[in-house]
Order: sequence, then structure tokens, then C-alpha cells
Amino acid sequence: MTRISRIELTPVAFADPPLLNVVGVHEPFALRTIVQVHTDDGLVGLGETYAADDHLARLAAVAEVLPGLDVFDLNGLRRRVHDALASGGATQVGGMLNLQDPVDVVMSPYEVALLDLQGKQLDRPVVDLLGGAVRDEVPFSAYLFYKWAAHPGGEPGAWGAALDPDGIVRQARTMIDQYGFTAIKLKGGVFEPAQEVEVVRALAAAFPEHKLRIDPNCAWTVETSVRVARELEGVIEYLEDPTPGIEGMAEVARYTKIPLATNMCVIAFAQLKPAVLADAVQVVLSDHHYWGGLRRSQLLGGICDTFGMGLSMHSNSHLGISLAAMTHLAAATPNLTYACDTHYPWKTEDVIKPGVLPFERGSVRVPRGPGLGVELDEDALGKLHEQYLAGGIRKRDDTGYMRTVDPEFTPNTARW
Ligand SMILES: O=C([O-])[C@@H](O)[C@@H](O)[C@H](O)[C@@H](O)C(=O)[O-]
Ligand SMILES: [Mg+2]
Repeated sequence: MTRISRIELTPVAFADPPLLNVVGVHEPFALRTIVQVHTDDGLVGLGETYAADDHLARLAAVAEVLPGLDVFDLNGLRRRVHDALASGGATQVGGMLNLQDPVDVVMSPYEVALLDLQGKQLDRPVVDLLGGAVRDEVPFSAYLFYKWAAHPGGEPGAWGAALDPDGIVRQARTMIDQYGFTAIKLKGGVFEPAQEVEVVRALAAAFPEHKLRIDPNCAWTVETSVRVARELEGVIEYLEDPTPGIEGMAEVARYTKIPLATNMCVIAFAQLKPAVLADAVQVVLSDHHYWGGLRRSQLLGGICDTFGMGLSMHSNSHLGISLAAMTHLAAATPNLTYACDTHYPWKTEDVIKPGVLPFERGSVRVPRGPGLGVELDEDALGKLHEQYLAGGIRKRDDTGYMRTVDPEFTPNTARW
């Protein structure tokens, strides 16, 4: 029996371009925590998760109670995470986690690391532990953002500015030429809906064969959402989080044929029943980082299937360990039929050794090496950890950063 001997948690910061969204703009660095789970027989399992300081504190509290756990005991993992958080009073917390299930959020990187270890021990890829591959390559979408050319006071990056239809179409072309994506997602909620509809139409004209989506992160009222949905019927494959809340989404759904998708009003198992009863969403974006890991994301997939909801995949800024985990999960989930989101093309630094996860024709081939099939680059990890220590960012704050440029900026859900 292989048991956990110790845990290493390494917060890292990696360069991120000035991508705009409803709450502000991405800071110069995005944060992640790299989780290394060591075993008594010398194996190391990898996981990746958020790195906000309160999340790091929870991860550290759990790390203390994991030594001795059998790497195959995922139920035991959940119990230990639950008990450690409960004893710290953290199973019900506010802020970012007020709708998410904190046990699922904290458990996730440990579950991924244990699956990596199981795979390494059995010499099988994680996808095989999840039931086997139903697809050998996983399609991802081109995730487009309005963006500035440079961070304030910084050097312009490779992508240039994208603040109008031409800029976004140019960005799409660069990304599609480079990665071969066949689906496109536009992050909206930045400009008036009419401008964003114009952009979607420009994308549809420039890429008539591509599947399109727009996600304004709840920037619109119910009325605006219905109007935009009607305008985009036949143009987009789904409309993601046009308006806040299960009730609001249900109201919009009554007046449009376009499937509504969410990673905002259904982000934990507790919200599935009300959403199904209200017929509020037709597609749920899974995300193993907050649905409790890969196996609980498959459980979500089964529930969506049962209730006739589609399944897609959400992404925040992330590194290669997460990309590998997302790819194994998507490859083993039959009803995950939409191209998954990924921020991966936006990053220029990583903690894994290169070459294992190339995008070809918009897809990532499932790594066949043992476990996740990726290897940590210790030098890169050290460098990105130094960057974390020096950079001073301890929690993502798109709004605070935007206010350094525009002091009047207010993130406003349902503002239009
Ligand atoms: O990175 C961003 O700016 C996105 O807006 C991200 O934070 C969202 O979580 C996400 O991509 C989404 O689909 O809502
Ligand atoms: Mg979204």
C-alpha cells in the first residue's frame, strides 16, 4: 500500500496579459498553487489550483492531515478534507466560495495528485482510471478577450490591442492560425451589448464554419439578455451567463431557443436541483477545480446527462498540470461534447516540461504516459515561485487593478 508521506505547496505567479472582463482587467501576473504529494515509496503526484491567500491557508490546513493516507483512498481524502476544514470553521465560508462547496474546492488538487500517483503506480494514464478514453484528442475553443496592447507602463505584448470588431477578428485569426481551434468563445461584458453583438457577427462572417459563443459574465439585465439572444439565434451555439442567478437565467430561457450555459449560477452540487426545476440552464460548464476533482466532475456529467443538460468546460488562467487534468477528464467523459474553454494560449510561462500537450487542429491529444503524463520542471517552478514572492499579488483583483487606471470603474452585474 502506498501512503502519503508529505505535501509541498508552492504558490507561483506567471505573466498574464491585460485581458478585460466585467470586473476589470487581468493583472500582470496570475497566481496558481502547485501541489506535490509525496509518498513513502518516493513517488510524487501533481495537482494545480488557485493561490489566493485564504485558499492557500485551507490547502495548508488539509496538508497537515494527509500523511498516512493510502493514495487509492479518495473517500478517505474527502473525509479528511471535510474534517480539517470543519475544525477550522471553514466548511461554510463567504467571499469567492459563498456558492462553491469549499470541500470540493480544496479537495480538487489533492484528488488530481492522488490520481496522478495511482496512474504512476499502475503505469496507466489517468484517463484509464476514469473509465477509459472515449476520445483520443480533446477539442478546445479559441478564448478571445478584449484587451489592451500593454499593461499600464509596460511593454506591448505579442497579441496587440483588441478593442473593436477588427481587433477581435485579428486576435481570432492569430489564435486559430496558431492552434487550429474550431470553436470560438468571446469574453464579453466589457462594452455595450450592441458592440459585442457586432463583434460576434464579425466573427461569424470571418469564420463561418466555427462554432461561436459569448460570455458577458452576467453583465446584462433579463430584458437585454432576451433581446441579444434573439438577435444571435442561429449565430451562436450557446449563450453563457448573460444575466445573474438561477431565476434570471430561467426567465431568459423562457424566451429564447438558444441554450443558456453557466459557470456562475450552478457551481456546486447544491445548485443543480433548483436549476433543473427552473429549467434555468441547458449547458453546465464543469470545472474540476471547484467541482471536487476529476471523479466528481464525472458525477456532474452523469447528472447533466440524466436531466438532459449539455456539458462544457470552464477555465480560468492556468498552467500545464491543469491542462493535463482537463484533457484526461474530457477524454473520459462521453457527454462532454462541446469544445472546452482554456486560457492556456494566453500564458508564456509554465511549470511543466514542454512538448507533452501541443494543440493540433484545436485539440490536445491525451497524454499516454503514466498518471497525468506531465513532468514538473523544478527550475521553472523555482523561478515562478520567486516571481510570486517578488510580485506581491496575493489574491486576484481585476477590479482594484482596473481602478489604478480608471478610479471610477464599477463592476456591475446586470449593468446593461
Ligand atoms: O479570466 C477571465 O477574465 C474570465 O472572465 C474568467 O475569470 C471566468 O471565470 C471565465 O473564463 C468564465 O467563463 O466566466
Ligand atoms: Mg463563463
